[in-house]
Amino acid sequence: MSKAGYSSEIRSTQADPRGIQVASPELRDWIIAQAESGCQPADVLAAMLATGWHENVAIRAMEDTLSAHLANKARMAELREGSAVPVPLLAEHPSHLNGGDRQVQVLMQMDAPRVVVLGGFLSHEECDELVALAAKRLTRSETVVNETGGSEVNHARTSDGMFFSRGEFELCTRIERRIATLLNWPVENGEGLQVLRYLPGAEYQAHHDYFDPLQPGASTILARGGQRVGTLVMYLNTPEKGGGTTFPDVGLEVGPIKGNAVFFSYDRPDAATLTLHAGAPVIAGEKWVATKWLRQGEFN
Ligand SMILES: O=C(O)CCC(=O)C(=O)O
Ligand SMILES: [Fe+2]
Repeated sequence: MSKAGYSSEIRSTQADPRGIQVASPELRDWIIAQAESGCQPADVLAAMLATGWHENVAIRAMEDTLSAHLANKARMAELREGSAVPVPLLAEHPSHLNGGDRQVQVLMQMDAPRVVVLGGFLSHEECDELVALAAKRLTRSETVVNETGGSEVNHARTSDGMFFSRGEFELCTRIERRIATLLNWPVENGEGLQVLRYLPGAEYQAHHDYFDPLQPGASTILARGGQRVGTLVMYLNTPEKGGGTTFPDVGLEVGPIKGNAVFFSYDRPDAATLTLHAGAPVIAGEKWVATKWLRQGEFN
């Protein structure tokens, strides 16, 4: 496309009180329009300089405007098309799924949200071993007490947790392979296993597992492996009362039974996936889970 045309909009600079040039919304719209019509960045820059922009301000305005625009476009495309997600092979309604080294029961499935409840995903020995390995490394989540400025444990707000790195122990490798086989998703696209312990009263309030692309830190998080597109929560023990995984959008509660797991996927970072979920408060006993989050791309 031709050189960026002269436009009166791009003169409409707003000066802040210190007299520094500031990009106006009209200028940002103009920069986007030029980029969309195929103009080369150098031509856009030249047109801005010709209307009195300082070079460093013009470059900054272009960079900021175009990166925000591209992020927004990517988000819109993702919302429109949806991403590929991990998929257990359930078309023929099998009673069991192949986890490679273990056959896993299919206890329940639903389409919207996409949820599959799996029986016997882990053996009881594997659950106990994971708990023992994780217990040494739990860190207590603390919250600030506003009155004192100090911090204290707040069971109503969160659990204690830790992360294994991928392949850290043979047990991790075995479980990661099983997940990859059963969900048809590469091991490399998985985060390390996270283990959480909930004491009586502890809960994980309703949340989505995908990252909000509009949050300031999103681009840094997404640069490593892209979005989360699936979650597997494995129950490492059976609390006496409470501690189910709930999906408030659809009134579903999955009972936390040792060795079982709940899988759910979300093809876009949007509440329309109905994957809002929570770890309900533990009423009696403790609750231990291992969570595996699956990313779009390689998580390294
Ligand atoms: O503890 C649960 O049941 C849910 C855990 C969870 O939502 C998570 O780890 O992201
Ligand atoms: Fe979650």
